Amino acid sequence: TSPQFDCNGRILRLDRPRVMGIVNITPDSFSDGGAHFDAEAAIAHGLRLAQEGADILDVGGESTRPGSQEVPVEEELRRVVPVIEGLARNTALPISIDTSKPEVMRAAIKAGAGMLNDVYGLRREGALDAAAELGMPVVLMHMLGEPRAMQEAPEYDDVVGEVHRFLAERIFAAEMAGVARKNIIADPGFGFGKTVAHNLQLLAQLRRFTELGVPVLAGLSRKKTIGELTGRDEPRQRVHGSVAAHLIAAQNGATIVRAHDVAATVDALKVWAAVAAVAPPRKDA
Ligand SMILES: Nc1nc2[nH]c(SCC(=O)O)nc2c(=O)[nH]1
Repeated sequence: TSPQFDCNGRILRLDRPRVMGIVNITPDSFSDGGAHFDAEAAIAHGLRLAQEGADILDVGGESTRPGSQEVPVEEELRRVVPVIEGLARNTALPISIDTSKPEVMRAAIKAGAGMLNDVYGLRREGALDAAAELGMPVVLMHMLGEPRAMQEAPEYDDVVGEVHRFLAERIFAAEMAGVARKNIIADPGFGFGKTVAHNLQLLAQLRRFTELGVPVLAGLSRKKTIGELTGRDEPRQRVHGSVAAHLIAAQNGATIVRAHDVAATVDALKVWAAVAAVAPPRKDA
């Protein structure tokens, strides 16, 4: 029996690798260039990803790209709540909220989201308690430092070992705060304070993170590492490289991949799952 998550009444089954479609509501997306963000466009985009076969939609109102600045909580709420409400009304898919702020977590769940996706691993003030009180599935991700400076000169003695230990500590902290272990997902945080070499090591050894005893999420979609490996400067040109990386992630034990290009990723994982269904049992299983 494979794990499944009850996301505020909407079930996410992890019987095979699942695709988390990305709905970013940030200045570089869905805005008419003005200050206000077009919620309708973001909702339409989410519904298109649902059509493409997404298993869950990840709504984010604060860019956590390298060098990005914090967004005030009122602004983040203004961006994400209407989009979550609109998506919850128009699709039966589970919805996750990509935020580190406890106030945004609470408002998002109230609006119909059913999973917390915190790139900061519940380290913000009040986040652990909010996650425990909300009782929803939560993704704990590794990040080295802060988005503003994390890519300056990331250094590790043993990136896999150090990320593994961080995730083990955050899982422990979450459980101590009252988060049920069955509600926890771990994520090494590709690109969050890592060089290309670090990201390659984390992907090559991704199965190490399944030893944490919780499902593993991998997010490499259109990231700089893919761009550097393929020579594609434009994120929209990184679809093939992203699909390849997410296939490898599935092969190495990831059961959720976070992607912009849902249709391509869904097709690749269908091929992967068909082969996995007939593969001999893993020797380390
Ligand atoms: N769980 C999880 N959440 C994320 N949110 C972003 S935003 C940066 C981008 O998409 O380039 N990345 C990730 C990731 O890798 N894992």
